[in-house]
Amino acid sequence: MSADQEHHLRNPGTPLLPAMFEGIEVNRSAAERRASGIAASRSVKKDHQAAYLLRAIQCIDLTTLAGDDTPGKVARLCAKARQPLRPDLIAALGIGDLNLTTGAVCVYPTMVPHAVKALEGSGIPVASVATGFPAGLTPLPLRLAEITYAVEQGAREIDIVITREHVLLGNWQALYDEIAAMREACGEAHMKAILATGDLGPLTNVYRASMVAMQAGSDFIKTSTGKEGVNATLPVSLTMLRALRDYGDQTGYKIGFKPAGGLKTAKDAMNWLFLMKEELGGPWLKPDLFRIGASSLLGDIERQLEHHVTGRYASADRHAMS
Ligand SMILES: O=C[C@H](O)COP(=O)(O)O
Repeated sequence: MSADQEHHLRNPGTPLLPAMFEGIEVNRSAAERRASGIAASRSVKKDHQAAYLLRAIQCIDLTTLAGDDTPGKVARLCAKARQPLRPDLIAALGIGDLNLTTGAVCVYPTMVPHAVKALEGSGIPVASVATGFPAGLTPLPLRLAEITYAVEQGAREIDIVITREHVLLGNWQALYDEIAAMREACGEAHMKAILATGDLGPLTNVYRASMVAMQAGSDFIKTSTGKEGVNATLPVSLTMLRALRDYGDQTGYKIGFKPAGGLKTAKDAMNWLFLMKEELGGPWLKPDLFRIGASSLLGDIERQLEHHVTGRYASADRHAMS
């Protein structure tokens, strides 16, 4: 995490403690009600809205995870991470001193050196997916070697994927052991555990997998790869945040949260910021504990900030296409 971010004691994990999750059942309709209440309840004054959107930018893991990624495409993404808004908008918003950047850039392992080079001197960390992303169905030693490779190339954050089978079969020990091994392979790099919640079935499984991931030493828990049929939703996020809160109450450690997949609009960003604020409070509105994984969210945020500044939307042909 970058030097100007607050430092929390890193979660060392615990032994596997099934008593912390085995008795928990999550009621889907209650979670859906609570989540839609959060989405509906927000009424933010205009200036506050701009401040929230700037905060959202600071929490974005600006992502490209596509088969046609190239060093050039990654370099363009990194330029956007360094300067997420047009200079005239920065000036009009009066935030020249803010040094506004995204939270990180997130790429595939072989793109890490290109991202590291393009971000040199910016303080923006490079995150790498690893461990057989997105399905994770690669032998464990190869998955661990992939982490080692990404860290050696300069990734400071590693987004791992779990073996969904372990959750679906309730094999918590196997899940714990694989995540603990991944955390060890990460070393100093912070680890985000992608649960791929769209593959996990009932929300009770989401809660239990979240708890095991934290017990195994994850720094962040993350909803989705962006490649499942269903990615980040508010009820799933709420379930993960309740697990995160319970883990914090019982261990004293603050775990980060990263919704990812399908988040494309400024309204999405606002909904998730509100969810964080209502469930966990101020500390979870900052990039050391909150990231939004997104490949195409920044464009709409920029568009809404332009509207805030000028009172109108620029025509589509003035907006960047990526
Ligand atoms: O981790 C980030 C996700 O892969 C991004 O998904 P997205 O392309 O739907 O924004």
